[in-house]
Amino acid sequence: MSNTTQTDVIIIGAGTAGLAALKQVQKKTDAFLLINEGEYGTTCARVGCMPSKLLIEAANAYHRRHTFAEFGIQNAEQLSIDIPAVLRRLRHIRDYFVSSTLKSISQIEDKVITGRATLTGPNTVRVNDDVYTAKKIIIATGSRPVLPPEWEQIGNNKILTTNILFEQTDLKPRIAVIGLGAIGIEMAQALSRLGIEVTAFGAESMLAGLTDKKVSEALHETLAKEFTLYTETEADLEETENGVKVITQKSELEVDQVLVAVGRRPNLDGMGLNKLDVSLDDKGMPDINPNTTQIEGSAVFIAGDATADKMLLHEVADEGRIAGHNVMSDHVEAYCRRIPLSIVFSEPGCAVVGTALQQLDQQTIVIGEASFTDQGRARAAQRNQGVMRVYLDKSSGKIVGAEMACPAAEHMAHSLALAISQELTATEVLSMPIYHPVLEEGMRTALRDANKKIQTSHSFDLSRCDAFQAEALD
Ligand SMILES: Cc1cc2nc3c(=O)[nH]c(=O)nc-3n(C[C@H](O)[C@H](O)[C@H](O)COP(=O)(O)OP(=O)(O)OC[C@H]3O[C@@H](n4cnc5c(N)ncnc54)[C@H](O)[C@@H]3O)c2cc1C
Ligand SMILES: NC(=O)c1ccc[n+]([C@@H]2O[C@H](COP(=O)([O-])OP(=O)(O)OC[C@H]3O[C@@H](n4cnc5c(N)ncnc54)[C@H](O)[C@@H]3O)[C@@H](O)[C@H]2O)c1
Repeated sequence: MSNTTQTDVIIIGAGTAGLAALKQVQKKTDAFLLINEGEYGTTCARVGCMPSKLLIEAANAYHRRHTFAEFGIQNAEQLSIDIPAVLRRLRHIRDYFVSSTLKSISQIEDKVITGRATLTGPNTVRVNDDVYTAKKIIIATGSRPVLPPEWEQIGNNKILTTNILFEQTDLKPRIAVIGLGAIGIEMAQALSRLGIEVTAFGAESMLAGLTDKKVSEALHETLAKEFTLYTETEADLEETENGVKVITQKSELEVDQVLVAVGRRPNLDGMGLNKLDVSLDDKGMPDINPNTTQIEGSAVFIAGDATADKMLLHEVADEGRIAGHNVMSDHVEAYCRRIPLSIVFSEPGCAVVGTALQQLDQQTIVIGEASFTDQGRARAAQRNQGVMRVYLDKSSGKIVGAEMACPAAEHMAHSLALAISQELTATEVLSMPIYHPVLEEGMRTALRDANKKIQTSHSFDLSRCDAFQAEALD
């Protein structure tokens, strides 16, 4: 016989979104339950942001040896890499990160239920044989890597996703990466920099979620110097005796292992959304208000990757906070979301900030561009590659967006996000100090270039200084 327990709030999913919601709920009530299936510790810390960055840092450190001879540092060719040791360090630090996320769970053990939750009605949830009712429910069940069923049949550890990549004790010498979105680009470059022979395939023309062709092409050009990559090339897989055959329209290639990075799917299948009295689209998704996180017309809120929108840590955390706040409020409040910002941790780094080029009406903007191939500070560090493009609203001069594949993209994208959120014009940003020699001088070049295309007055102020046209000074 099943037990029925009543509470105020049920949170399904103990990832970043669920934990962010929990913090808000705990401020107001003790009458809550947190239900989680599978491992605790969050996707971010366990198999996502953190372990991927640990792999990238090790790979970049080893790759740096290619610059040594030019700096005058000798015997770089004698360096070697111990991949099992790289993976051991990764897991050691990863486990530390995971432990920090487990603290919030350990403090509320009596309110945590382990098991798969399914909605059985607008206010009821079933876990195993037990039924729980709540005034409000937050679904924060995250997402999982897409893995076509035919590929799932390929055994012997030949098919990897990021769910198991970081658990490997060693890696094989030839790896194909399928998918050139954020995960594909970050991992293909990292694996290649660890000395693995990487061949990467992407179905689309653009890389890393960029929408500006010129920026994507600049990234492609630099990555192609490190590993083989094919865009607009859909790949299929077939198991062979010793490995996996990657089949495209034009070629076949045998590799030892394949990392599949063809997207992530929200964990909503079997969730029972059809038990809510709301309409679902052809993908089974309800209408979720991004400013409230509420499924319109219900007592259910969805936060995090489960929304299938903006699968990025800071957005996921915001959605959790909004959901947590709203389930505890008398009135559901709509929150203004942050300026869009996404960063891919390749070298050169990529970022899309504000409105992506693809979403802008080209008639209403001007584009400023700066190449980093001859930027002074970048050159000093042997990091002189890539491009930044900034988009200004033609009539107001305000910065509306930027895309870049260039050194220090992760930092400059944050400066531009600040400028966009403050609705600054390029002129206003150019009136602020930029030190010398810094990589931001490249950003200044892009802003000056854009501004030149809209300024009509010739009166002088310091925001209008010209470039010296000399590498050492710009
Ligand atoms: C390799 C990789 C690298 C990434 N790098 C970055 C990065 O650098 N920067 C960035 O911003 N973002 C990055 N992300 C994205 C970021 O990690 C995710 O957006 C975020 O972790 C999602 O958090 P979440 O709370 O929505 O889901 P999760 O943390 O996955 O939590 C969902 C929880 O719900 C549980 N669950 C699922 N179904 C049920 C059910 N029916 N009942 C009960 N429990 C259930 C799951 O088991 C899980 O514990 C990366 C992701 C990956 C995979
Ligand atoms: N640095 C970061 O912020 C970061 C890092 C990793 C992941 N993430 C998050 O995780 C999400 C998922 O990342 P992702 O890279 O897996 O997904 P994605 O959807 O961004 O990219 C997957 C790519 O695979 C391609 N593809 C699909 N099938 C293919 C096939 N058969 N052959 C070749 N290409 C194929 C798709 O066209 C697509 O471009 C991202 O959108 C992002 O939100 C963020």
